Amino acid sequence: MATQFGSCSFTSPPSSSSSTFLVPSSFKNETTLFREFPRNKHFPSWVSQIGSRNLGRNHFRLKSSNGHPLNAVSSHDGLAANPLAKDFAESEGKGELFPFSEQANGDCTISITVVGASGDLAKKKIFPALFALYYEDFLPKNFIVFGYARTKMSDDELRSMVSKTLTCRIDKRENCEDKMDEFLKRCFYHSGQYNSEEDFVELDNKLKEKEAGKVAHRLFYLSIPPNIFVDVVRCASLKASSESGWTRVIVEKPFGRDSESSGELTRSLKQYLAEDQIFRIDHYLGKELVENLSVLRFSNLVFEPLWSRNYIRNVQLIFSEDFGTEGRGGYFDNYGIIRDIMQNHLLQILALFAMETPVSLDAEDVRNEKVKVLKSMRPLQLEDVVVGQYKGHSKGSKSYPAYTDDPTVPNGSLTPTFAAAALFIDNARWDGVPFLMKAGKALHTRRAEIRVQFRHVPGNLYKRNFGTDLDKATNELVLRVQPDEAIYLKINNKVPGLGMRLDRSDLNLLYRARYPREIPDAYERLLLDAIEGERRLFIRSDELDAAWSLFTPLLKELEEKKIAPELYPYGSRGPIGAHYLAAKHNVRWGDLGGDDS
Ligand SMILES: NC(=O)C1=CN([C@@H]2O[C@H](COP(=O)(O)OP(=O)(O)OC[C@H]3O[C@@H](n4cnc5c(N)ncnc54)[C@H](OP(=O)(O)O)[C@@H]3O)[C@@H](O)[C@H]2O)C=CC1
Ligand SMILES: O=C1O[C@H](COP(=O)(O)O)[C@@H](O)[C@H](O)[C@H]1O
Repeated sequence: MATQFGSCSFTSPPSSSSSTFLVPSSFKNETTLFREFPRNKHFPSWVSQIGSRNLGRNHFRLKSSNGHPLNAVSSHDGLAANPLAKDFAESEGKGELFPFSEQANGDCTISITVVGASGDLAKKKIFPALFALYYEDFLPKNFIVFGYARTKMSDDELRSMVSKTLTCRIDKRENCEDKMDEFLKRCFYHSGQYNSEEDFVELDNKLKEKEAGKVAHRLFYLSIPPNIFVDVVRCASLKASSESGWTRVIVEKPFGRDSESSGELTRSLKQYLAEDQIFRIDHYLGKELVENLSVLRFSNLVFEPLWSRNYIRNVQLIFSEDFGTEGRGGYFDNYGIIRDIMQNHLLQILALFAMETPVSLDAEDVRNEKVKVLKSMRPLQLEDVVVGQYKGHSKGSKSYPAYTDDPTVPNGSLTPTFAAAALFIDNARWDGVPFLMKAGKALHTRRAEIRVQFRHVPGNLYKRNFGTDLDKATNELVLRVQPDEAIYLKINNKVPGLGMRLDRSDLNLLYRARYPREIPDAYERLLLDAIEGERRLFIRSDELDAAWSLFTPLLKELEEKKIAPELYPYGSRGPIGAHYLAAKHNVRWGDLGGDDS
């Protein structure tokens, strides 16, 4: 644990004078504040020396989760957007990142402001994730957490609200209660309007008081409805950005409803922020199995040679929830399942799955490859999509509501709560391979998985033993993202004994058996990365544009033509149309009808 600290050191300004000089009125462009490690170069020797000495909590952590130095800052938009930053990096940085004495002494602080602190996501995910990081000693020595929302609350009331959702989930230790108390003492609250600069001046004053003159980095988490993102960014940028350290903003989805609104949102945010200050979160990228996808692929010789149209018949990305939109119908009706899950979570997984090997694990190298894949994809056609909506259903004495029974959903709403789609990547690696996506609410199970179905074995010596249905004998690799994380490969195997009987077995890496510790929540990883300035798991604006370009024409057509969704009973396996869609592409959904459905 000893080297887990010190984001401060890698993410701080070289000197206060340079930061003042570079950024006059809005959030400070981070790129102005750092010297950057050259990509793919060796670190100065002191870096590894200090790392190997395990210096302790006031010193910095030397490697981020991708094995790179922390805060190897992007030059993607930041430098381009700010010529002063570029000059500085060229003249001063000489490509290296240096620690600064005040940080090495731990004399800096991180202030995390959760905007929308009274809301569902803040309570359910953000505060618990922050506490988990604290509990696991991943936060720097000096940090504070501010809640900000319109609801009137005292610090104690916020603490009481937050305490209800904190758990010592990992490796419960005896001092759990003490740790919670210590964490809660660092939580404060400020009530204000989202569009009031005066209220953000007050927040700034409170932050300064707690920061007590230290070099202060500020992270704002926008856990609010998207229509107020820009107001908050404007007020925070003008009135509450850090004067001595970096300022970053985590933006929750949805990032717009289509290409136009997403572009507009990005343009508005960029009036106040540089691209490298914006951390667009897609929490699926923080999930353990999604993070492991690249490890599996790029660090095992056995997979990469198979990873193409030559051996893979189809890829399936499946998301299902066994509950409806209860409580979120108002939000959901304006978006629907395609925008809520497919355009972001499933498409991000697809891009990671299908990208070429990046030059390095640097955030920009990885995101460059993802963008290339997204740009190689065919925009979705209506005939390659099936939409559904759940209807009410009774089972025994229990009855389940229809989507439109939700009082916040307009009568007769055509918003899909289920969709299946066939996507194609028109490049050399994936030409002709269907990537099937399926996402739905109120289905029979909660599950997220990636299924890779391989081609048939040519001239299979054992084909007589499989019977007529060769599809049943196809190898299938499954990455079960949740629940009960696992990676398993379906193989054909001889049943022991005399004679030659074959069956299907799983080579199974079941996480709970192999790694008997709780897996961190996605928000923990992503919050830590944002604090450390690691952008690899956040969405860059050009990725976002490419993702919207794929879905926008389809969404427009669905809405303009008022396509009625196929109704499916709450708790069922979804509309029949999804099977026809798969069959059209010679695919059988791996999660249905088989041995692990
Ligand atoms: N909840 C979830 O599971 C997930 C949420 N998200 C996204 O995270 C963000 C926050 O989600 P969630 O916490 O559920 O949202 P909430 O609807 O709970 O809103 C958060 C807070 O914002 C304020 N607020 C709500 N509506 C308005 C409004 N119309 N105008 C001004 N302020 C408003 C309220 O605080 P107050 O009244 O005190 O100011 C509320 O407590 C959203 O962008 C959502 O899409 C993403 C993934 C999952
Ligand atoms: O982003 C969203 O994700 C959740 C599902 O997240 P999970 O981590 O619980 O799988 C989904 O319920 C919600 O509709 C969507 O906005």
